[in-house]
Amino acid sequence: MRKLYVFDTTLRDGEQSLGITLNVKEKLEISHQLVRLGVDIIEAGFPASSPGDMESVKTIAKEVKGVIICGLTRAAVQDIDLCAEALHNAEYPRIHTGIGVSPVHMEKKLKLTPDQVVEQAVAAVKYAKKYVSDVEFYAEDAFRSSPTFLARVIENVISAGATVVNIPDTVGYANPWEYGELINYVINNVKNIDRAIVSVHCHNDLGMATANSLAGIKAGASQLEGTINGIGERAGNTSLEEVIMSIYTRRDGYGVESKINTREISATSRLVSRITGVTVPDHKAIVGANAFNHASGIHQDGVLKDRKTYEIIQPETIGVPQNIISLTARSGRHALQHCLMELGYTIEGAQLDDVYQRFLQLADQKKEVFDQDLYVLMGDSGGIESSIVLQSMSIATNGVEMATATVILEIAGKTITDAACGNGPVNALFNTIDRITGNTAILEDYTLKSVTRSSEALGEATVKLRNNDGRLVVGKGFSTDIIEASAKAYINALDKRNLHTELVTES
Ligand SMILES: CC(=O)SCCNC(=O)CCNC(=O)[C@H](O)C(C)(C)COP(=O)(O)OP(=O)(O)OC[C@H]1O[C@@H](n2cnc3c(N)ncnc32)[C@H](O)[C@@H]1OP(=O)(O)O
Ligand SMILES: CC(C)C(=O)C(=O)O
Repeated sequence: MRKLYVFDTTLRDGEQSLGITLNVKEKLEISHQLVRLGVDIIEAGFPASSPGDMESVKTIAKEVKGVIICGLTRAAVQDIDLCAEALHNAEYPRIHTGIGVSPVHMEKKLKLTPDQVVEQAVAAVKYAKKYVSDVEFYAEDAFRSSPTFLARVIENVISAGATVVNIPDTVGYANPWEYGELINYVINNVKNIDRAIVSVHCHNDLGMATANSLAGIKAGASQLEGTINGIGERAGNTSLEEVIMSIYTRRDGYGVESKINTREISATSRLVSRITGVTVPDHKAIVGANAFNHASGIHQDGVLKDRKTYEIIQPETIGVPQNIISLTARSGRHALQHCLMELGYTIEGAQLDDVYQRFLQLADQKKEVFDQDLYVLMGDSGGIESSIVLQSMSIATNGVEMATATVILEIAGKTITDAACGNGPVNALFNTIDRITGNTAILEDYTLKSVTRSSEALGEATVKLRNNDGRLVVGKGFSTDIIEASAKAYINALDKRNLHTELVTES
């Protein structure tokens, strides 16, 4: 197996993302985690860019050991001098210097001829070599350069002492097969290429950074550059975790191995997200919140029978404790039974069918049904048979002062409709129910709370009614609609009151 060196540029190219500026302490914290992750090279910053970045690179060079610490420069002596100064205390220092090699970069940006670019590239590498033995050269915008000119530049910088040659797709323009061909071309057409490590550095403008990096590695590149969570300028850089896990999952396909400890991937991703403030999208490959979450019945049933049906990576491999079965309106009985079993309920057959039907009613109103919802669902099913059924209700409000409720109840098989006003929706609702049921008990207390998380949480309403004989009955109702929960709680209290009356009458 060929060794694949992993070059992390979260702190340099990742930090070029709009909205991210990391201070010394933050960069240091990420660096220590990158060491735990097992990267080979940390590109700590661009020392010439600001005093703050100079300080960061200096501190990382001094405090982070056992890994190559790299700083970026232009092909310019002033940048290289500052970078060398910043890396002074590094155990393994690397200067990463380079220059644009595509026609548009040379003509429009640098205003240099191709010959001048070669000359400046060689001069920069030689100058950096005075400070450190490990010099990486980047041929900026290599993909849009002509392969023959690129080969000429690379050949010259290797002769000047470059130990690593970086072939970036700076603007994310390549297709995977083309990028693979370019790496193959460099490897087969540059004299003395075996004196240097060939590196891939891709951007995600067309969403192909991972594919392009993999194509470059397959074609023979031995260094992978990228960032955690794929952060970076514009659409970002190659997500290191995606390439690492592609190689891990399809080991036979690439013929390389890295020293990355995949179990640190999740922790690293979370740390970078927390510190940079850049949220990882839920559907992001490998590190997204949904990456190991099964949400539909057929998948859940498959995974419960054998994880391999729908899982190509075990979550433990990247440091996520376990996969997740999320209950939704698309879940089936197997998933519901499994989640209830995890909570200690063993149900099957008709009882499972019954709970499942009620579960679906709830799930249709919510994006996700949580454990707390299940407790409520199970608690509800053990309750008393209701003699009063809420068939429908509607509330009309007029400002904050006035509301009218129209309620349809079924009592002992008879449907009764009525309406009443109140000083708010709940008051109007309770007044209407009183009119229909002839209730005379006094409402002593009414509370409402959320019993599950998320914005569409289940509301729990509690109603306390004081009977004429002084007895107190407590009713509870649950619903994602708090007015409905209130009606259910009121009816539940009336039901209990009636039941008690019957018991008393019987005795
Ligand atoms: C593809 C990449 O990610 S490259 C890295 C991008 N990172 C950064 O830009 C880091 C942050 N940058 C900075 O702090 C500043 O831009 C600095 C300190 C580097 C330079 O600032 P300034 O001196 O004010 O120059 P400015 O950024 O406006 O322009 C860049 C200059 O460098 C030149 N230049 C650009 N790249 C290179 C290079 N690789 N080698 C030599 N010269 C270069 C440009 O042609 C331009 O030169 P000019 O002034 O003669 O026209
Ligand atoms: C500076 C180089 C390596 C770069 O970031 C790019 O070309 O994208």
